[in-house]
Amino acid sequence: MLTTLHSDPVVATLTRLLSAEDQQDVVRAFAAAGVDVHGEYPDLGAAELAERTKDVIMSVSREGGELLYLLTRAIQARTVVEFGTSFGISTLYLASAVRDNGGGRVITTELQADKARGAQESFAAAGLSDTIELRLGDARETLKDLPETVDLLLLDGWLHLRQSILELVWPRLRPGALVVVDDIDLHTDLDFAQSFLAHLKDPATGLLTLRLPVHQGVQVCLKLA
Ligand SMILES: C[S@@+](CC[C@H](N)C(=O)[O-])C[C@H]1O[C@@H](n2cnc3c(N)ncnc32)[C@H](O)[C@@H]1O
Repeated sequence: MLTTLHSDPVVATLTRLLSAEDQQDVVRAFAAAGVDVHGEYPDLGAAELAERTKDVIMSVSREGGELLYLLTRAIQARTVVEFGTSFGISTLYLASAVRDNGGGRVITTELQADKARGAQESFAAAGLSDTIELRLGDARETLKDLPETVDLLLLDGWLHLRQSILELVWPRLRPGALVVVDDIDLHTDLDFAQSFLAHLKDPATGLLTLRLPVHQGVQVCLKLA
C-alpha cells in the first residue's frame, strides 16, 4: 500500500531537504551564526537566536521522522500541533500521517520569516499545503488559539521554552494524546532541561513517559487522563 509518506512528491521533497542537511556541518553552521553549541546555552532571546540560525537545517532525524509518522498513524491523530517548524521536515512527516488518517490539520509555528517561507514552498512541493497551517511568530502567542482538541504535540523549538509551550497547549490535549519531545539528550546539565524532564516524569503531571534511543533522544509521553 502506498502511503502519502512514500508518494513521489513527499519523497522528493524530503530527499531534497534531508540531503541539504547531510551536506551541512551543523556545529560549524552554528559557530558561523555566533552560537557555540558546545558552550553555554545561548543567552539570547528566542527571536535573536532564530535570526542568527536562520540558515541552519536542524531537523528531526530520518528515524525520528518515521517515528512521528508511525505514532501519528497509530493514534489516528487528526489535529497535530508542532512547536518549531524550521524548514518543515518534521511537519512533512506529521502531515503525511494526518492525510493518511483521513485528513485533518497540522498547526506548526515558526519565528523566523525566511524559514517559514521556505517551509511553505516545501509544503506546496509535497502537495501537503492543505493539511498544514503555518503560523508565523512566537509560539507563546501563535499557539494561544487552538482547536478544542489536540491529538499530538511535537516540541522541537528552543529547549528553554518547551515547558511553557507544553503548559500552554496542555488544556487542549485529549486523554490519550501524545507529546513528543525531540533532542531530549541535549543540554541535560542545565537547570531548565532537568526541571522539564522532571516535570514530564512527575506522576502529578499526568503523563506516562519513555525515552527512545532515536538520534539525540526522543521522549514520548502519553497523556493519561
Ligand atoms: C530544531 S528546529 C525545528 C526543526 C523542525 N521541527 C524539523 O524537524 O524540521 C527549532 C525551530 O524552532 C524555531 N523556534 C524557536 N523558538 C520559537 C518560538 N518561540 N516560536 C516559534 N518558533 C520558534 C526556531 O526558529 C527553529 O527554526
